[in-house]
Amino acid sequence: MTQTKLPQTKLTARNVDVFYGDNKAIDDVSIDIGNGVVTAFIGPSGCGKSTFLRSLNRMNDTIAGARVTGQILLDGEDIYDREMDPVALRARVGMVFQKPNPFPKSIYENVAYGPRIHGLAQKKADMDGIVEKALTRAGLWNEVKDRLTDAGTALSGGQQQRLCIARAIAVSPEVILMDEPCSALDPIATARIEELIEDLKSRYAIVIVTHSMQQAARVSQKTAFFHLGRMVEYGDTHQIFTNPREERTKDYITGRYG
Ligand SMILES: Nc1ncnc2c1ncn2[C@@H]1O[C@H](COP(=O)(O)OP(=O)(O)OP(=O)(O)O)[C@@H](O)[C@H]1O
Repeated sequence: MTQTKLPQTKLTARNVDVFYGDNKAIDDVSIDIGNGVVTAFIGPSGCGKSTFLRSLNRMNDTIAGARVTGQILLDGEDIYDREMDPVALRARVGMVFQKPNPFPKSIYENVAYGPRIHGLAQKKADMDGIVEKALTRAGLWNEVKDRLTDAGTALSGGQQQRLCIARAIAVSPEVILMDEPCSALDPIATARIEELIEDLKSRYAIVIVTHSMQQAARVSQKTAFFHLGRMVEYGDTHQIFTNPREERTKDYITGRYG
């Protein structure tokens, strides 16, 4: 019997505030983020998209003075619980940044690094398999299979970003957070990443911060609109772009402010 698979909630945020010192950058955000879908965070510069994204895998822990209150659950588990190891969490909730940031190591080592520190491979052959699979899934294998010992930094910008995606995938994450992953890329490299996001979405929960409303409309199924630290509206991407409920969302998507 075939069953219809409903998108399940992967991440739940409840009443989340994020502060930098005394400055509140995120104000009372609650959202359920689904598995197997792409969720886009959009909104004007400085509205808190990246700050909120970083709270989903505790990257804000690394910023002095940053403080998160409220609750964020990954499959029902509180990620800010004392028992939660942030390093293990960031393998489960991986991140891809605005500027591709490969390690100053070979292509192979960039991908093998995470699996090695997490003890995912016992033998060289196992590691080779993990590296090949991650690079294949990131759409890069054919371009690099004959030059795995070359430096990751020797690749083009778009290839470097796919390498960073392979690096995130290699540790078998459940969620991939992407903070404006195409902003440093040309249109062709951007299109490759967008195709890749489409290919990856069935296996992961993907959250993407983007300045491009066209990109949000192309790649996401759910969209959250942020303004001045608050999440103003959240819904199906099609609805947000064609029939927003809130005046502020409408003003933003029609380009009244940006
Ligand atoms: N490391 C930090 N220390 C102090 N304040 C910060 C820090 N990072 C961000 N902020 C402040 O938090 C607010 C939200 O910034 P954030 O970068 O999350 O917004 P954003 O919507 O992602 O912006 P952009 O689209 O320009 O990247 C801004 O007022 C910003 O100045």
